[in-house]
Amino acid sequence: MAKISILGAGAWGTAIAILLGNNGHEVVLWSALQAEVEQLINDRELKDKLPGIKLPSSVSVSGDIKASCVNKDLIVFAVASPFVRATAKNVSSFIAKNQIIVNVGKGIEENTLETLTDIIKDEIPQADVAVLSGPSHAEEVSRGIPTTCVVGADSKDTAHFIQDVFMSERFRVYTSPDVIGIELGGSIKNVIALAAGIADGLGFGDNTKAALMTRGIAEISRLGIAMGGKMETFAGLSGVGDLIVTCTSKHSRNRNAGFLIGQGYTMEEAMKEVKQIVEGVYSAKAALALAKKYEVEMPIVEQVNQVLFENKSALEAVSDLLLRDKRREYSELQWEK
Ligand SMILES: NC(=O)C1=CN([C@@H]2O[C@H](COP(=O)(O)OP(=O)(O)OC[C@H]3O[C@@H](n4cnc5c(N)ncnc54)[C@H](O)[C@@H]3O)[C@@H](O)[C@H]2O)C=CC1
Ligand SMILES: O=C(CO)COP(=O)(O)O
Repeated sequence: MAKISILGAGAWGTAIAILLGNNGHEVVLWSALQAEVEQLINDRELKDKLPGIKLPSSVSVSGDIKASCVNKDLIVFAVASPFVRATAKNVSSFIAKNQIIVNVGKGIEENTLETLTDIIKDEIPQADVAVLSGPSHAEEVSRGIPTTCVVGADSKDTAHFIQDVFMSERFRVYTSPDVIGIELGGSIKNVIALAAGIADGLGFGDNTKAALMTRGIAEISRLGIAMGGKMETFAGLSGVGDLIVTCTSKHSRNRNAGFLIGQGYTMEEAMKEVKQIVEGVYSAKAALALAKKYEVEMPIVEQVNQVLFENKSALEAVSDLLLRDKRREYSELQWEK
């Protein structure tokens, strides 16, 4: 049994609290949002996001950041990406040397182009920071639907510790040393999922979705490898696995926001309608900036940026993608003659 604190009580933090509480751990679920704390204390349920699913008795809820962070075996960062740096700054002085922290959020900071583990390492340099990611919608994990994820850590011992804490008969965890690959796969698939949703909203079909997913993972792996990630990671759970679930699931916030944009909503209207964090909107500019920095082509990411931030029509973006300069499927594959 481990003592665990979860920072962030949105859909994902709450689903993880339920998973870890049911695994027999002593869990504190913390939120910066008073309304979230009150709802979870009063109802033992996140009524709007995970209706009908109660917190197990092993989970307590708190708004006290210091008490939530001291004397813990593991701290889980489950806040949405725009709040990770501020939250890490807030907790830094309460974090012990070598404290294990695992980030479960997905995003890239726009002004620094840092991943969420990098941000936490910046702000809490004394901690041992890892990432857990993969195809894992909160709505399903909270109901015990079989799910698989991968934990990336700098040390094997840390990866194995987190694996043991999360593993259950309904939640299988793999380990990997490829932290950067896992972070990038989890973050940039959200931008591709916006594109997949836009295609659905425009009334396109399965061919279009398959094209976006396949060429999307080509873009993600091109950038990821240039940044030091490994091809195997992009073919794995936090690459193609998470891309599949996010581009196809009715639960996906990114796909659903994209769908509304394809139907004619503006980005702001779509985000308002979805009500929960649409991480792809926050990662889109960063992904494009990284593509420029590492000199790799990311045409889908580029078109998503133009639709989101430059008022380009979604239909025009589709034409521009299809009519780009003609290419080989993989530039590495050449004819012998
Ligand atoms: N919902 C899901 O199925 C999954 C979500 N994720 C990732 O987990 C992260 C959180 O997502 P969700 O829980 O779905 O989002 P959400 O929209 O349900 O909740 C976001 C949470 O961020 C925290 N927050 C909001 N404002 C804050 C502030 N000013 N200061 C500190 N914390 C604040 C709150 O606890 C809030 O509930 C995102 O990066 C998302 O991509 C990853 C896997 C699955
Ligand atoms: O990352 C996720 C599932 O693995 C959640 O994706 P959405 O934020 O699009 O719902």
